[in-house]
Amino acid sequence: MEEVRNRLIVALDVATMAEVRQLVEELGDAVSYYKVGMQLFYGVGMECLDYLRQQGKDVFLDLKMHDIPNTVAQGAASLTRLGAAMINVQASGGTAMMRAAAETVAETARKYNLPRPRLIAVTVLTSMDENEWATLRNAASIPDQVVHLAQMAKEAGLDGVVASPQEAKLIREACGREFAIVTPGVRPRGAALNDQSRVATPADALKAGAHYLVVGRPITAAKDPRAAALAILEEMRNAE
Ligand SMILES: O=c1ccn([C@@H]2O[C@H](COP(=O)(O)O)[C@@H](O)[C@H]2O)c(=O)[nH]1
Repeated sequence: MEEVRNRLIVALDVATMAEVRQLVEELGDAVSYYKVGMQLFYGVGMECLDYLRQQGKDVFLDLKMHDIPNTVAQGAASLTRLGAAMINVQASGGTAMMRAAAETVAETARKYNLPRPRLIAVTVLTSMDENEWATLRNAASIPDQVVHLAQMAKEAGLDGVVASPQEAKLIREACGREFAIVTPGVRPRGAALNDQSRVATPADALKAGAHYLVVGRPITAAKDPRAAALAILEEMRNAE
């Protein structure tokens, strides 16, 4: 299993490069992996990826693609060329879409002699609780749907899924040890939930089988982001 430091992904949900630079400098060598999402990528584009690469950091480019198979596959090909370590699609786009993306990512990496990014699928957003889930009129429960989408993603050739730590154990049982489970919805004991619903502590997420923990505001909005990250890393180490 990878070193704990490489399993904490800090979500850079900020709007400007000035904020990125400040956080990355403050966090220093404590953090080696960052998540770049819609706010930052749509706002500043490649500048954030170039900067993080210069700093020697890995990047999860979290754009959650969702469209017809050809469109997502071509989007995934373009993202593969950007050099992120991990990219993602929405599992609810279906098996054909996920398979097309997986094939195109592998082909593009081969063609341009690039490392193949991990391709993972978002299952059910961690902000969703049972009440909101009911409004979508899905017949399955949240855990059943998450496991079903994870099995579809595995069958389509993806490397893993994004899910709540609350479903990590079920996914691990259904999809095996090699299938990556990336969990947002991580909150140290006593931290504000913000808009998250299906949450767990860093220790509980790891014990349930999460491979990577995605943590944003508990670190980035902390008075001392480095101290907050170090406390989470310590909790992760003790949970192993
Ligand atoms: O189901 C999902 C999928 C993605 N996310 C993303 O993770 C981070 C979590 O940030 P916090 O500040 O720790 O809540 C954020 O960038 C989301 O876009 C998620 O939370 N849930």
